[in-house]
Amino acid sequence: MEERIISAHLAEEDATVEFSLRPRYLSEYIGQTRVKENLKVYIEAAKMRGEALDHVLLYGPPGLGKTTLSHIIANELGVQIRATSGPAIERPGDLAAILTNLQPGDLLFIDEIHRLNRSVEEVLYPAMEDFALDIVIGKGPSARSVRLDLPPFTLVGATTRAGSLSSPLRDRFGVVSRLEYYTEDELTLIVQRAADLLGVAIREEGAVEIARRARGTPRVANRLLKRVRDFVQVQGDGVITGEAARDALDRIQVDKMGLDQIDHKLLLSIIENFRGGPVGLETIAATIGEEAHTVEDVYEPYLMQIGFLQRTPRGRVVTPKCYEHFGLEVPT
Ligand SMILES: Nc1ncnc2c1ncn2[C@@H]1O[C@H](COP(=O)(O)OP(=O)(O)OP(=O)(O)O)[C@@H](O)[C@H]1O
Ligand SMILES: [Mg+2]
Repeated sequence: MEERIISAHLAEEDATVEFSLRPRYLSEYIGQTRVKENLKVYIEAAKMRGEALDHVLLYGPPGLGKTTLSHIIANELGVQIRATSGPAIERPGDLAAILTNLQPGDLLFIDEIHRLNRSVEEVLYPAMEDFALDIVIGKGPSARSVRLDLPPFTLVGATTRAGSLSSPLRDRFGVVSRLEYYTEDELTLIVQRAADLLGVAIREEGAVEIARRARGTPRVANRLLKRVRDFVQVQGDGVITGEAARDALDRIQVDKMGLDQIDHKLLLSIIENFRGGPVGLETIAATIGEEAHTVEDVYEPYLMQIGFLQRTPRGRVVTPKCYEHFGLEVPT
């Protein structure tokens, strides 16, 4: 897939900067108010009782702050975090090794938890429920199962696809939190905070302009901020004003709604070739030269979120709002 500036997925160049921009405590974590307030209560209650926090499942689109939040939970609890991911744990033994190395109260973060394989998942069930590990010793008729006690710990799982989680796994999380796209005001604060940390001067209108085009996603906001910073440092006076932000974002072809050239191609092809739809997913994928599942997971969620595209039983349909965005007449 071509690297898109507005992609919510973590790109290699984001990694170091993201680390430095990552809020460390709940008080610095902007937005997601309900999730944050509930977590605050659960964390405090667990600390008062001197117990491990209940297992937490965080789900929602990429780049909204799941990894960030898991580190914050560990910081707030004052415990160590051990981070891994579904695909990284290949065999039950790998998970057993991680679990037996935990200290009491530790937080185990499993990113992309929907990608754990079955045999590994089965080790996780008794670990989550009873803090126990069932190990089979020997083979054949003499084989027997031995139960090992584990220290109490908190599992934090993150996934972009809660629907792909098996229900026995999902049911073992005491706290299930869905992260939402951020509002423009929240993203404005995120941009201002990031600019501050990066040492870039920014006017409020500059921050608003970036926030507006960031697709509700902090990762995108931070990336746009870095690109705009390049333009103002090389071609401007180093200050991100509203106008400077607008110019830079126009130059990198991210429009007022945060859409790039590929979004344009996708939407305009439905309008021009299919009179606005309905049109099948496979057909759309073919017109922009992408896999159907990529279109579904990467391109469509935001277009639906802003009400430009709808999924109907007969196919995808472009909305009047989308026609208006392109200054086109809505067909009758
Ligand atoms: N609430 C927030 N306040 C401020 N900055 C945030 C917030 N949430 C996320 N960020 C910023 O966005 C970046 C991306 O967040 P994070 O890596 O936690 O996303 P994610 O949901 O784990 O994404 P993925 O699904 O790709 O793993 C962070 O490094 C941080 O700089
Ligand atoms: Mg993450």
